Amino acid sequence: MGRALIQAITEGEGVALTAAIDRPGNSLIGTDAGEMAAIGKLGVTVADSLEAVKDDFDVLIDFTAPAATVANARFCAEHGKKMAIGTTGLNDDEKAQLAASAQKTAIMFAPNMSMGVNLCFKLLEIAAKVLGDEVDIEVLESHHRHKVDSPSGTALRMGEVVAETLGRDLKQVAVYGREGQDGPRDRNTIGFATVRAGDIVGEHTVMFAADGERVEITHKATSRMNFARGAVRACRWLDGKAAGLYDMQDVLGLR
Ligand SMILES: NC(=O)C1=CN([C@@H]2O[C@H](COP(=O)(O)OP(=O)(O)OC[C@H]3O[C@@H](n4cnc5c(N)ncnc54)[C@H](OP(=O)(O)O)[C@@H]3O)[C@@H](O)[C@H]2O)C=CC1
Ligand SMILES: O=C(O)C1=N[C@H](C(=O)O)C[C@H](O)C1
Repeated sequence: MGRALIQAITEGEGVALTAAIDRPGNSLIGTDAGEMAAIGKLGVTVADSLEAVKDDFDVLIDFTAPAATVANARFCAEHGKKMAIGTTGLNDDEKAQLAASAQKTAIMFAPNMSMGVNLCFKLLEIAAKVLGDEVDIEVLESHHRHKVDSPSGTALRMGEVVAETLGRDLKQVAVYGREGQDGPRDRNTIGFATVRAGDIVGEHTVMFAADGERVEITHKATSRMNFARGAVRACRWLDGKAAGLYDMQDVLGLR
């Protein structure tokens, strides 16, 4: 995502790439961020810490890993920087730490920054309201072989949207994969199925299946630039926002 973000920032209006970081020891430290993203020299050198660039930016876009994101959020809260976070796979404790940082600065945290997926979240609310408890609900997702967390953050949020709409607690009703003699399906459950293969950018389907018919809401990403453009849009939206924890539904006016 780092490369896609650098490209999207340079193409975006009202934003500029002023700093870039990776972890200490990474071979990219000291290289030019534009050359790293294969879009030509930008004059921004990849640094190895936020401390090294703390006077150079207003909003941090963070697509890294949970522990790094939590630490970065603490740094941004202490230094009055805003954040757009796309990292997935955070546990409850890590999410609580982000919420604590968001009491001091504006943080936009979303498992998927594409317009299409955020529209799907709204469509899922409608589908769940209409179809209610009369259907079996399953969430299917596929991603590339490099992805380290599963189910995807997007799949989990889709499950949360449906569960909340139906008054269920996802923690109680989620079933992650099925195997062996596990008996007939309990109508109340929300199932998750995960595929990791090749270079699939990201595909999500929520299935509402009744006897004789089913509704499927599907999103297929074919380029990572949609996520990156969403992050850039969030940066513009964050300008002037008060401290708080926001998501892409706020940015897109879908709340
Ligand atoms: N919200 C959204 O729309 C999207 C979210 N994502 C999520 O974004 C995250 C990143 O995805 P992706 O780009 O594919 O993953 P990558 O593993 O390709 O990139 C993550 C980058 O973060 C760096 N990193 C990890 N830890 C640190 C640290 N402590 N300090 C500085 N840099 C660090 C890694 O460095 P190193 O290589 O040295 O480990 C790597 O360069 C994932 O959680 C993914 O699910 C992805 C796409 C869209
Ligand atoms: O790791 C990825 O690639 C993606 N991760 C996000 C997720 O976990 O939902 C969003 C997108 O599907 C791509």
